[in-house]
Amino acid sequence: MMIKIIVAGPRGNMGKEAVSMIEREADFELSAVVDRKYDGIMMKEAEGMASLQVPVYKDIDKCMKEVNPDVLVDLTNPETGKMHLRKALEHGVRPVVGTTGFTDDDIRGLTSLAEEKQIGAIIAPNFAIGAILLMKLSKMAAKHMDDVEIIEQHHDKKLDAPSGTAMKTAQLISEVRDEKKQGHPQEEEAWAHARGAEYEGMRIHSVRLPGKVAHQEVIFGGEGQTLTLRHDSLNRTSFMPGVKMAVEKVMKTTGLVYGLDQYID
Ligand SMILES: NC(=O)c1ccc[n+]([C@@H]2O[C@H](COP(=O)([O-])OP(=O)(O)OC[C@H]3O[C@@H](n4cnc5c(N)ncnc54)[C@H](O)[C@@H]3O)[C@@H](O)[C@H]2O)c1
Ligand SMILES: O=C(O)C1=N[C@H](C(=O)O)CCC1
Repeated sequence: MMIKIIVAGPRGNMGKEAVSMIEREADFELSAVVDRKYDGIMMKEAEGMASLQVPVYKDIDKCMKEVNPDVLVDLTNPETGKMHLRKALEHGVRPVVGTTGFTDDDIRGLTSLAEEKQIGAIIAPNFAIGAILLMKLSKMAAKHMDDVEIIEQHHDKKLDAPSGTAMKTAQLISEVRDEKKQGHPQEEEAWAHARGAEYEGMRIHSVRLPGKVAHQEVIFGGEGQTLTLRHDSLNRTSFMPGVKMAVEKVMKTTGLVYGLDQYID
């Protein structure tokens, strides 16, 4: 069956890659794109978009009404991604959201909405298979080594911190680790935030530098030993097999799935 897809954010780093991937897949059809600037023209007439005879919409409601897609792939920014996800569920369109910056409360609210609408939805903080493995391996390691710090590194255009991947990693670890304050019980920060963000006692450090793409280290410490797990995305094509998998999975899912870890053994 042909899956009709719309992409929000087609001029972005990720959106461009997603458009190319969808064009290459025989079972995927790019039905339209949603962009905040160009409206009512074809992609090939818009600057910074692929040369395709595919309509551009500014208004996502109008787009979903007129095009009636199966799936929305959202690769925008935190505020827009949350709004698009809600709107997709309202229209009966299955969202695959790679956009990051979702809080625990956001996820809870959207889980209820997807349940109420009885429709599939996926929020994937990281589409790269290696990063998904890193998250799963971190959960496994945390069963045996419960002192852990996460260092995530991204390009300096990133809006959200900590990264969605770091948040999901900490949440997966917390499923097998009791809350525990780490470091010296009397430690003090002479400079604010020196010890990073805190989630159930784990510490999370966010680096933002030009030249970076997406990188994460999870460091475990034990008596006389450390274990470091690391993943690097060196370009945005690294995310595309995961986007493809998410589109296929969301078609067979009911309710919201947060993270692609549950699809990988
Ligand atoms: N899940 C993953 O594996 C993964 C990988 C990379 C990036 N991301 C996330 O994906 C998102 C996009 O990343 P990027 O590097 O492509 O960013 P980007 O800034 O290059 O692209 C974002 C695009 O969204 C567009 N946009 C903003 N508001 C819009 C609106 N209302 N309607 C339509 N388009 C709108 C912008 O014009 C821009 O072209 C970020 O949240 C990032 O954290 C996730
Ligand atoms: O480029 C980004 O922004 C990325 N964000 C994701 C995150 O927040 O975890 C992961 C991949 C790249």
